[in-house]
Amino acid sequence: MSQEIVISPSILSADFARLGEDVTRVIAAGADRIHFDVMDNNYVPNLSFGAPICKALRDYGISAPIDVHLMTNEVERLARYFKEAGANHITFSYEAITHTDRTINLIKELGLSVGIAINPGTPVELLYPVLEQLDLVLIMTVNPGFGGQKFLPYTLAKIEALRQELKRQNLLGKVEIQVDGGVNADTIRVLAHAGATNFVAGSAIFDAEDYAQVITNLRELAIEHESPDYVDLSFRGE
Ligand SMILES: O=C(CO)[C@@H](O)[C@H](O)COP(=O)(O)O
Repeated sequence: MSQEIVISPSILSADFARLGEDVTRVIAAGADRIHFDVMDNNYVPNLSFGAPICKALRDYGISAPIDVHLMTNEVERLARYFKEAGANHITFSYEAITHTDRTINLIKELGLSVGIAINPGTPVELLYPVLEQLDLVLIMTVNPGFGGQKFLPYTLAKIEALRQELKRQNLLGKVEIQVDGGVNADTIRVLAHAGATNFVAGSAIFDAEDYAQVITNLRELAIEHESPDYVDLSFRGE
């Protein structure tokens, strides 16, 4: 295994009444990053939370990397608020913005790493011109807006195509492939085999009694089924 596997619990499924405790527990259980699903009831038909929750978790003492997916319009303003609140990374939804290149640069100028998410029905080829500028591509494996949905298998072809294109552009291992939606012990095998290395999971982790057992199992399955393309990245000469 040469590509790091990243498990990113989505706090959308956490216990909001005890968020600090719940996030502390999930980090102690082995989570690599904390994933924020930010929904504005405009771009997606649901409302979740904003930057004050990020600041509250930092004030509570959470130091793990915070990875924010803005399922929102007004990306530029919200990216600034999340930077001030202590976030490390912003992913914006391709379909929510007009000027892809400008938005990427704005987030980078804030000193944050940057990703773009695409919905299940959006062709991944649209991202090929800007892959080199990105730290991460998020392939949504459900329609955004709600936790607990069923994984859409047709998204696998997009993950595979992206992995191959990253390899072609000599970016494999530099741009992470993240997946979100219906990730669990049944689906992670095919997702890893297709090329995903960063797994967002909400209900599979937070609905379980034993977070450590779920996270360890997900990580082991992802390593076991990792795409052979990652096994030796020495072709890059690094
Ligand atoms: O982001 C979304 C939907 O927009 C969710 O997919 C959650 O991030 C993960 O939920 P589970 O499917 O893992 O419960």
